[in-house]
Amino acid sequence: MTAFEEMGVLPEIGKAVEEMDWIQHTHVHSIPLILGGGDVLMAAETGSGKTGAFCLPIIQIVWETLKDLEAGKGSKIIAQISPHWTLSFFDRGSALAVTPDGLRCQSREQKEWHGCRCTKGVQGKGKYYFEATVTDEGVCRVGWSTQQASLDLGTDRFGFGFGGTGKKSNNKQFDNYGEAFGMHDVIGCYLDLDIGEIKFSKNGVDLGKAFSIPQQVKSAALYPAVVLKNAEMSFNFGAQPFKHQPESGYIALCEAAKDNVKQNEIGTAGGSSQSKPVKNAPQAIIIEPSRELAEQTYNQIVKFKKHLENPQVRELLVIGGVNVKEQIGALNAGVDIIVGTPGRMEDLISTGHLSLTQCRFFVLDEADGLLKQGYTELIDRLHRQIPKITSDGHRLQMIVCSATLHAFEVKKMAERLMHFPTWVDLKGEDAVPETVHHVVVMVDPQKDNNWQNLRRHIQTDGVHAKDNVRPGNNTAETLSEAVKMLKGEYCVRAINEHKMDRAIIFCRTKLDCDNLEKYLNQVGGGSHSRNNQYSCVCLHGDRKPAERKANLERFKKQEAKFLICTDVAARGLDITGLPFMVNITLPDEKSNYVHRIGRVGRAERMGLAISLVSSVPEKVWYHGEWCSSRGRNCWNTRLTDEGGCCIWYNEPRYLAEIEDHLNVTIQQVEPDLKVPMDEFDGKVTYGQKRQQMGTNYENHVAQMAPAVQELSQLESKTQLFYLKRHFGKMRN
Ligand SMILES: Nc1ncnc2c1ncn2[C@@H]1O[C@H](COP(=O)(O)OP(=O)(O)OP(=O)(O)O)[C@@H](O)[C@H]1O
Repeated sequence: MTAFEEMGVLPEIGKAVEEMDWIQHTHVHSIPLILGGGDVLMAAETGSGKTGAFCLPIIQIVWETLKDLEAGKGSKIIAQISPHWTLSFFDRGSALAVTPDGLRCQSREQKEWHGCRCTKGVQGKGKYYFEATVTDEGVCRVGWSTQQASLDLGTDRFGFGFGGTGKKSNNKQFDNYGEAFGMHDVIGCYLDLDIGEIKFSKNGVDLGKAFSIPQQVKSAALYPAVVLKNAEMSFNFGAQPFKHQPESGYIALCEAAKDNVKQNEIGTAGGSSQSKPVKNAPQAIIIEPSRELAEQTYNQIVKFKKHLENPQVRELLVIGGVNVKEQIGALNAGVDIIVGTPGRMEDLISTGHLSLTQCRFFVLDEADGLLKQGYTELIDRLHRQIPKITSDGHRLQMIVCSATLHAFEVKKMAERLMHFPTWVDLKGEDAVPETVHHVVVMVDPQKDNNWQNLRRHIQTDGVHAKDNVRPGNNTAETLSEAVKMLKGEYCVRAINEHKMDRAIIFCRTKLDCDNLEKYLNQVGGGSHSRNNQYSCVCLHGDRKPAERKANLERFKKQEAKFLICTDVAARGLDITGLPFMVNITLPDEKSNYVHRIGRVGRAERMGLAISLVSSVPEKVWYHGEWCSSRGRNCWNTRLTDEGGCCIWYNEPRYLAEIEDHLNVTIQQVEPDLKVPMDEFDGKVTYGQKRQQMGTNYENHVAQMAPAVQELSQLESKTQLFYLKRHFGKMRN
């Protein structure tokens, strides 16, 4: 049995994971929690394997559900409750969900009505009563119908409904009746089979006769029935004390004599289920903050489900920049798990191509990032549209994860949307993995005069093009320009010093990325040079999706040594064994520091992260929504509070904030960029697993051996002592 199987993972999935050479990670602790049906907030360091921790149990549950459906089985719960009067799990509309106890139903479909009938009905004679309570805003209609009736109660001859707008309906005829009802109102539903009459009460007040039941309908059994539009109702068929006692002569439905009770045929042998799987309604929705990350998670799912067959789990990637027609085609063919970015996902939902009615997992990967990107409302909106109880009676599960989950907005969202979530959090605060060695170097143009006589330097961002910057005048603008030039030099120096042949380099803006790309290619002898020591590719929002994808691939295949990117690639990107990363500028969003440096030191391999920090203020571009071109050909170098598109960037302040947030002092190194290795015993090879780990472990065993031996001796002494006392007493 694999370690993963011990956590409840199916052998087929365990095998796939084993083939990926996965050893058990700390983070798999979330797996049993998710398999157990809970909501989980998963906070763990970068590179610790969060993707697997949520994908594995989801794939498993989705597959098991498909298998049950294929075998014609509904929820396992059904068998337990079928002897009772409950709402049917089978005789119901596809968007209507029923709780496991069968006493509450909900539909989050906003445009269509979805209905449901009870597992049993009454026929012949007798007077019967049940209660229905409105438990959420929305529109509902409740009453009685025969098995022949449409689930849209009251729209044919066989159904008799009383609606929240104060109308009764039968055979599509809607007439005023009683009064309107809504949230918390209790509707009493009366059926008198002796005289063939249906009536209702509201909060115990009799509303008078509603219908006479035609003879041909009366000969069939009548079942309690309900139809909802984005609403929820709970039911009491008499197993609990009624809120309002029925008038005399009427009995609770559950007390009906056996001879008068008829089992609902739908869902029992010989019956047919109306709750067929809906093709474009997946069971799991996983939202990712970037296309690259969505694709990465999608690829992991493909690997994990490799050995799962009969039925096949169908996954779909839903991201922008890709032909939407293909995605719609795939949706229509049937999907089970969707991974995507928020924008395209919502487009497909709002146009009806993607349905949320069968969704049982709602996953927000890099949740704090999604919220910071402004998707709070979109997330709330999607959550509102997903039924909180699945069609087979399970509660919707929400899984939220990130390496930086300790953010105020995440906690607020969890309170708002999640159901008693469990925090899986080993550190209790945002932290950097031990495998990431991170240092800063101060770039000080007042101490380091090199910028004054550079023959060749990086093209700067042009912020100071109109300023009088020149060596010697020492203005803030000159020093700022000097920092930009020096950072190009320091970047090349870092590469040379550490003989980097693979690294991610983060810049603040797309323009900075483009400039660095040009510069590295120039230093390396040109982008087409075969001996280019600094071959590089760019990944940022202005590059076309196909180019982004191709560039990432080239970097992964080591056809390019350096990946230069903006924060679009800060989160989640998993590049096996990446040894180095460089921050040309610190991120202003402190959580992104953790994510950026977390591109190295993943899956227990060591990594080095170097951040260049300007000691003086640096004037930089800041194009907000006020900038009509959002930066393209914008040369408005006035400050933002003067209506311009520049700010003074204060890196030492950002550094202090990051240190404060992480509760650490980040080691500073000299401008020669040499990183002292003694702390790591000189045995570190960045990109490789730590050599000393094994040795440490062996030492640890050797150190512990005497203590363990002593413990074992004490244990056997205690047992002997106990046995002597126990049997000694017995003999006496
Ligand atoms: N149990 C395991 N054994 C070995 N490797 C693993 C295990 N779990 C995950 N990995 C590997 O670790 C790497 C990091 O995993 P993953 O991308 O899920 O990290 P993460 O926690 O989501 O990080 P981030 O916060 O940066 O997104 C991946 O390459 C993955 O294949």
